Amino acid sequence: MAATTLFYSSPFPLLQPSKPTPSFLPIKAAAAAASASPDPIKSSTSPDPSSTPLKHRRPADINIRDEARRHSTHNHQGFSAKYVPFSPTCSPTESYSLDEIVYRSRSGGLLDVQHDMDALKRYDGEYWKNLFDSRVGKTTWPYGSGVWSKKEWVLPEIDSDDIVSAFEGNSNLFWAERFGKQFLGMNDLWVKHCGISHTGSFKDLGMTVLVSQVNRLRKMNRPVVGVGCASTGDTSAALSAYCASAGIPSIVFLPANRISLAQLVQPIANGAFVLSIDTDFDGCMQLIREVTAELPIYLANSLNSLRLEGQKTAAIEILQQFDWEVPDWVIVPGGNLGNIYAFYKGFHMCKELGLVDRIPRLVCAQAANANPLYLHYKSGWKDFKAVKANTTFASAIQIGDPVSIDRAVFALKNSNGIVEEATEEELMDAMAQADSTGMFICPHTGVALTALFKLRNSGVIGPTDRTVVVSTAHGLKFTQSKIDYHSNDIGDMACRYANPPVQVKADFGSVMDVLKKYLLSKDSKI
Ligand SMILES: Cc1ncc(COP(=O)(O)O)c(C=O)c1O
Ligand SMILES: N[C@@H](CCOP(=O)(O)O)C(=O)O
Repeated sequence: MAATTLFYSSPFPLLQPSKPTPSFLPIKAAAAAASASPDPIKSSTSPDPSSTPLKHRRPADINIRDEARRHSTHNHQGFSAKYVPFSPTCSPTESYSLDEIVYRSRSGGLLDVQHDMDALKRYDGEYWKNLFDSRVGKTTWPYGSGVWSKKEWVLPEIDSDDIVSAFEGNSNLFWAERFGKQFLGMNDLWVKHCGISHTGSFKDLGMTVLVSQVNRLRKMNRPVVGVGCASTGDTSAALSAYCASAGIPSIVFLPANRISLAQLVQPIANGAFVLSIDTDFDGCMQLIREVTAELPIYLANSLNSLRLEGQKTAAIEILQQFDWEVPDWVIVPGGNLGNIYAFYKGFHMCKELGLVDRIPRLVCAQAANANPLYLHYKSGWKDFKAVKANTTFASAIQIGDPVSIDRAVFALKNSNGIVEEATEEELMDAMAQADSTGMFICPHTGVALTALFKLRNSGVIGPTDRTVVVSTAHGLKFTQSKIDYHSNDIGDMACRYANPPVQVKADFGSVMDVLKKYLLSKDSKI
């Protein structure tokens, strides 16, 4: 036991007592201290094999949360964040602690989480890159999560002990080699698979933050009996999973018969209180807003700006995965419109804090059947009107009155952004084409790929432009749409890329006949 303790190396190099925490020192003294002592990040990433003691497993009676607790100094290194009104123009004077239960500003507008940027700027871009890079792929609590590996930029003041995490994030940035070359003449096309995640969508990134904060509030005896959301499927799945993991009641409002079975079963299985309501998503959203104003139920939709703090880490992760090189374009499917702003915020923070020198151009892609942002963009941003969203295979973005419209417009205007739309046939064809090259994407990603097709065809996106398409959910949540398409069972749709199974009699001759025909169509040498 003594030997284990002796050689047991801490996963928290930045909290080693031998090096004073720089935030306790004036900036110059901190810089001097940093240069006088060995760089904790460098020494942890490039160890000298002759001088590094052998690592031993942590003692068996200690888990990763205990370990974090043992090393916790309850010190936020001077970093902090608060709610301020989301106001693109003026510098806000109104603000709220993140420990308050508040979703709207005094004037009824959106809120934003504002970080103390001066405190974060005490460290340069290299420091942050090294810190974030040093945490990737580990099981250290909570930094093994792609969200909490950026904790200082997300919720700096939360105790690691209060965090509810499934080690979300760190999702695959997939090089779409064949799809790019075959269908678009592109060689630098990437798909950020945010849907390959704990509950199968990007919502996990935001929900770990929101539920962690709720966990903290409940420990502080704040009046939060449960957490609730309106959902087209993915938010409710993430909410119920994270709440179940922390033992917090969750309540979800779902539009009846408008979400996939795979999505519906998630909150049911995770023990949420599920209300199936005879209205659309916008109707559910209205109801949950009214209910959370009356009952001690904490609102988990992206109207709550905490969610976006987690979601923005996907943008930081993209830069990190490109070794801090900036792509030219990032295309995001949009519905309630929180995510497009989250991406903007992540990229913008990286620029402001000196990790990169520019941000990519953003494209928001909507289904033509639920396109209020697209119409607003086409009007020259003049006149926003909510629409009645029609049925779409991209059911998770069937939203006509997006709560984050102001955030989305801000993000697009400030990134020289573009809005595109996809018809049902376009999005289903794009999904089938992507699947035919080895992906298995959701219809919302089909919407984003349609936007890419359109912008490539018009020459706006060039063949060598480094482009990232954000895939927001796992294709396995939307298998019915694929079954309908490949069965050629969608009225008025040609289903040009359908690949239905061939019915064949159970005898050798029949099987040989169809196989020969198939092989001949593939290879003229047979
Ligand atoms: C799979 C999927 N893609 C895209 C979106 C759109 O994200 P946002 O509402 O943040 O625009 C959602 C939810 O709205 C979703 O569930
Ligand atoms: N697609 C969403 C719709 C609600 O979006 P949110 O980000 O505001 O929670 C869902 O899956 O419910």
